[in-house]
Amino acid sequence: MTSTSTSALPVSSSAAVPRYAILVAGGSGSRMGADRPKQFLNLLGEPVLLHTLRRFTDPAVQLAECVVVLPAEQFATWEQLCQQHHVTIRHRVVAGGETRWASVRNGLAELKQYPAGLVAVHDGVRPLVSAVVIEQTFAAASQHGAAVAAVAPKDSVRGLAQQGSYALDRSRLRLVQTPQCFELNLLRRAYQLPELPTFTDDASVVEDLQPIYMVAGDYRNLKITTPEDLIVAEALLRAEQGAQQPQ
Ligand SMILES: Nc1ccn([C@@H]2O[C@H](COP(=O)(O)OP(=O)(O)OP(=O)(O)O)[C@@H](O)[C@H]2O)c(=O)n1
Ligand SMILES: C[C@](O)(CO)[C@H](O)COP(=O)(O)O
Repeated sequence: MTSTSTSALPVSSSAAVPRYAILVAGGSGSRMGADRPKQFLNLLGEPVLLHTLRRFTDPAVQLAECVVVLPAEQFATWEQLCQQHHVTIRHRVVAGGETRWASVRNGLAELKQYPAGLVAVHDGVRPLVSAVVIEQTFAAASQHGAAVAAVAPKDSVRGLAQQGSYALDRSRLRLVQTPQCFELNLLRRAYQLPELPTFTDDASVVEDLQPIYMVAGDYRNLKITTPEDLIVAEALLRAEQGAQQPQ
């Protein structure tokens, strides 16, 4: 199913290359253990996914098209939430697949009418992504073909061995976030290859075709995965809203 609501996305003529986004929200949220998928949980009065949609469809991002991937059985839930929250942001809704990889592939198919451009893949459950991170990741993809947001680990990191464990050099490691931005046709080629069990994100799907450039992510750009993430996200959002109030 494809659904679109009324108002047009604000595409600026200054965007030299058209930009698209695929917001993947096709998961079930098993680690959250809630009564519904975590993308629909309430975060300061609005569903997590609505926060994410608002960030990506902000006029500053200059998106030409936004695709939201959902579990097929949740279309009605999302439609009802959009009505309840008076959402008029134009977006397409498509059914996800068994895995994140399959959901992204379905999202990409929804962009088939576009010959070229840049596409961001973003987790629907990263509602705190900033305009700066989105912009810098798109800009780096425009220059390098493939770019992902990432942050340095703050903790010490150990690898697991058959017996015990061993220290890893964390200065050589990065924690990868989304957005992950790509030239549209590069991402298409990568998603024509067979799915591997090692794919955890889009960079791992693309990296055999193109080196992945890393952009400074943001520790606030957390992925809502387990219940404490929601508490942290709420605190971060309150701080953001407080900072926007006039003194
Ligand atoms: N078949 C799937 C699986 C995941 N995702 C999306 O990919 C993002 C990252 O996945 P994750 O945090 O693992 O979400 P879930 O799969 O929902 O959670 P869990 O692994 O705890 O079940 C989420 O926005 C999720 O909705 C998706 O679109 N389709
Ligand atoms: C795509 C991702 O958010 C990058 O950190 C992550 O790989 C998703 O992993 P998950 O196992 O689906 O939560």
